[in-house]
Amino acid sequence: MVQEKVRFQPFSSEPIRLVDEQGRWIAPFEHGLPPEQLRRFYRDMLAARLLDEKLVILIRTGKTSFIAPHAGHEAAQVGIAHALRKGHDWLFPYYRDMGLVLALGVPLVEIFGQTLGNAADPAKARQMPSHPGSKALNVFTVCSAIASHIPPATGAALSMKLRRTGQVAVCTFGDGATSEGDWHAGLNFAAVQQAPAVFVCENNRYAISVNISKQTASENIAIKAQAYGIPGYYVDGLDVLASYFVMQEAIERARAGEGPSLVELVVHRFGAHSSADDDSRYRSREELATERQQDPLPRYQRFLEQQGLWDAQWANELRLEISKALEAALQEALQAGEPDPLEMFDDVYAARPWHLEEQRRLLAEELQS
Ligand SMILES: Cc1ncc(C[n+]2csc(CCOP(=O)(O)OP(=O)(O)O)c2C)c(N)n1
Ligand SMILES: [Mg+2]
Repeated sequence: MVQEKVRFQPFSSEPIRLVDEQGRWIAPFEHGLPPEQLRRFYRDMLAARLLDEKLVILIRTGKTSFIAPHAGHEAAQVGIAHALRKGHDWLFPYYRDMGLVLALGVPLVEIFGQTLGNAADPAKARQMPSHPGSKALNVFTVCSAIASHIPPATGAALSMKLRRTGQVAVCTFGDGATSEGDWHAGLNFAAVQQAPAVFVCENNRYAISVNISKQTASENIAIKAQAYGIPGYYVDGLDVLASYFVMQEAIERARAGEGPSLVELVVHRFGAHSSADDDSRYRSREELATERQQDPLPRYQRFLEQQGLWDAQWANELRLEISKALEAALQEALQAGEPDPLEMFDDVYAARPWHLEEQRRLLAEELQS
C-alpha cells in the first residue's frame, strides 16, 4: 500500500532525495521500514558491487567476452528490485542491470552461466554476456538494440491491463535510449492506453562517450513525461531509499489503474561503458574522482550508522559471506562446461523443418567423428 504521506511531487526542479550525503534522513515522513529491510538494501547493494568486481576479473582473465559495469548504479537498481512484486510483475531490463537482476533473485549460478555462455545459462548461451533474463522471475531477456524493448514492455503492460492480472511492467534503460524513436512510441502508446507500466531511466549522463548535453536539450529526462501526459519523477538514484520509495509509488499507482509514469534515477557510471571502451579518452579523471566521492554505498552506510543499524563486524561478515557465495557460484558455473552444440536446433520451431533436421544430423555425425 502506498501511504498517503509518500506521494511524491512529479516534475520537481531538484532531484527527490530522502537521505542526504551525510546519511541523514531528510524526508518529511517516517520511513517506517523494519531494520531487516534497511539492512537488506545494504546487503544487496554490496552484493551488486562485489558482483561487478567479479565480472571485471572475468573479462580481464578472458573468461567472458563482454561486460557492462554497473558500479555506481547499485542504489537505483536495488531500489527498483525491492519495489517490484518479485515473480509477479515483469521486468524489461537493459544490459547494465546485472545488480538489478541479482537483487530481484536471479540465482548467481545463472548469472555466471550467462556471463560465461555455457551450460549453466538457462538461455543456453544464445545471448551476449550481460544480457540476462529469467523465465521463472518474469525477466524479459535483454536486447542490445537500444530502446527496442520499450514498445514490447508497453505491449506486455497493455496485456496485463486487458487480462486484469494486477501485474505491472517495469522497463529500465539509459539516458541514451530516450533519444530513440522506440522510446517515444512506447511511452506515448502506454500513456494513451493507461497501461500499467513504469519506465525507468538510469541516467548516468553518458551514452558510451556522448555526454547528456549532446543527447537532449531538455532540462532533465523526467520532464519529457509532460509531453505524454504522465508523471515524471526526477530522483537522486544514488539514494537507495529515494529510488525505492518513488519506484514503489509509481508501481502501485500503475497497479491501481492510474496509468504509467516515467522515473529518472540520476546515477554515476564508475566504470567504462563496457569492456570494449576506454573512457579515459572522453571523461576526465577529475570528474570521475568527484563522482566516486558520492559513492552510494558509503552514503547508505552513514544512514545505517545513524539509525543504529551498523556495526563493522556485521559488515565484514557480510562481505565475506557474499564473496564466498560469489566464488562458489562461479566455480559451479565454470564446471557446467560447454553447452551441447546440437541444442542450437531446439526451441525455434514447434516442429523442426526438414532442412534443420538435415543440418542437425550432419552436425551430430561431425561431432562423433
Ligand atoms: C539502436 C542502437 N544504436 C546504437 C547502439 C550502440 N550502443 C550500445 S550501448 C549505447 C549507449 C547507450 O547509452 P545509455 O542509453 O545512456 O545507457 P548506458 O550504457 O549509459 O547505461 C549505444 C549507443 C545500440 N546498441 N543500439
Ligand atoms: Mg547512459
